[in-house]
Amino acid sequence: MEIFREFTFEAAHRLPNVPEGHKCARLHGHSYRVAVHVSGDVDPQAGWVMDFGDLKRAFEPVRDQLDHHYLNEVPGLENPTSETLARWIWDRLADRLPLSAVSVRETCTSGCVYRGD
Ligand SMILES: Nc1nc2c(c(=O)[nH]1)N=C([C@H](O)[C@H](O)COP(=O)(O)OP(=O)(O)OP(=O)(O)O)CN2
Ligand SMILES: [Zn+2]
Repeated sequence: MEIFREFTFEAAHRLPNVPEGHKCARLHGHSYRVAVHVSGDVDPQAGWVMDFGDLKRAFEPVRDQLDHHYLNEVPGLENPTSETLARWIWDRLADRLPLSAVSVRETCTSGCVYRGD
């Protein structure tokens, strides 16, 4: 079974490696939406894979490093695409949670899903 929890944070970024004239080279911001998915067996006594509260507690220190930050200044996010960010989040949660996917949405219509491969 797979469960997930969604989180939001606000942050600014610019993309340094886009072609000349690309709008995303300019400083701008997003209301990011992140979904952290974990998978495992449903504990027969608890009736759940994991307490959603444990997911929240695991993500909080990661969120603190992102919310209201200029992502380009965060070590490892010098080129803060959704793809880079999804992998960055995965790397900070993988030793604490049985992750199956991390998704990052920059806008209502654009985002990426990383499954650790
Ligand atoms: N594969 C990726 N492509 C783009 C990324 C990314 O992280 N991965 N990021 C951006 C920019 O951050 C941009 O702010 C978001 O792009 P886009 O969805 O094009 O933004 P808009 O909401 O402005 O879309 P419009 O349909 O053009 O209004 C760009 N690409
Ligand atoms: Zn952007």
